[in-house]
Amino acid sequence: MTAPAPTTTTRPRAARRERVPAVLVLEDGRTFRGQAYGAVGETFGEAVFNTGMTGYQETLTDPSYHRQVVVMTSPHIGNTGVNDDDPESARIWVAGYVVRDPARVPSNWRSVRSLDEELTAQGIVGISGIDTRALTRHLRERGAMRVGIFSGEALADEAALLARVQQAPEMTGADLSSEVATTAAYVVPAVGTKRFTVAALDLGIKAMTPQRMAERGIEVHVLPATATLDDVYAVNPDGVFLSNGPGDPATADLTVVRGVLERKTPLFGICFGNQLLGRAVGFGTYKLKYGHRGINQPVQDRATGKVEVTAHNHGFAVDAPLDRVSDTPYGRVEVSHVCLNDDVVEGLNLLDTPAFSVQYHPEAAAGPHDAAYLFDRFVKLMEGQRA
Ligand SMILES: NC(=O)CC[C@H](N)C(=O)O
Repeated sequence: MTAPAPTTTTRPRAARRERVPAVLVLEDGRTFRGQAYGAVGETFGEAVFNTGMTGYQETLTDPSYHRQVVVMTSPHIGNTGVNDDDPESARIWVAGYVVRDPARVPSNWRSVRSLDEELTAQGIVGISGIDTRALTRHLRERGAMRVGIFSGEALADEAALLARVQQAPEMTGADLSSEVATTAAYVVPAVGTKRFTVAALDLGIKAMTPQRMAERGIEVHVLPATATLDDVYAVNPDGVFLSNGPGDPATADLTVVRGVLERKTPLFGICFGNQLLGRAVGFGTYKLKYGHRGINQPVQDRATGKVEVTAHNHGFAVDAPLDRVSDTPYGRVEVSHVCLNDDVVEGLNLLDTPAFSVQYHPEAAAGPHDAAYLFDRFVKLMEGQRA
């Protein structure tokens, strides 16, 4: 993994509970004044909101949030402190954190420190005490946009701060997977008897994903984002997995995905992986106005008609027709899942090639477990291929 994003700089904080003024400046000029939460300093990123009432540790450590400043719509965050079991990666990836009313005293049997301490220790600049409902409504109406959080001194000149926010990098066109992915391959062993080998491309993978596969007898070889088709086939895989990850899917190289489809090796993708599969077969991707981030998003499986409540974190989506099966260079492709809030494509199924993907998070970290069957579907696809 690489060093923290260069878009953040921090200063030491004198006393832990000292009230340090902070200001959040959106790129369209709207500002919110509050207090520093976590590290004191300044940070820039894309302002997005997450509606989960629980699972803040999983959110903070999800590499897909790299370069994003996350606004929590739930007003009380930090109540259960921080433990060493729930992180989805080795560090916090959000570029900044926005909370209405953080817990002053955490209480949970697993808690080893407070969230404020953890954010400070990891150099994550945050702000608290602002009207997160007004901020969320603003983002919902105007769309996700660049933002800066500044704390400490020299906050009076808002015009100067705004100019700096407007110079920060945009999310559209950002190629970020290699900034968060492992640089060395590693293996997550199967739990119990090993049944399959999977090559998983780490584009920003969450720890729970290989775990969910390992629980099903899969030995997972996690490979760097830069892995070639030869690297993938060097592990002699029964299946290939494309992970979640940060950034704009339009920047990704599709050579490996297309090579796997051509060889008809079973393929499963999650989130960024869904977007790559979509682009590999010829669909476009586009930026959503404000994205889906939370753990209670209703998705319909169009094959069964069943509705699942699911975990989401995506700002881009695949542009594929809902009303018909598409003919592509890899055969017929259908939209398998759709979000019931806004009809956004939430899954793809290839009818002539053993490949499928979903835009949401069946690993459910954090989140409801309704979509766990998708890992079983991947196992079935690999079983079918052997038969
Ligand atoms: N969690 C993910 O994989 C996110 C994918 C992509 N970066 C998006 O925002 O849509």
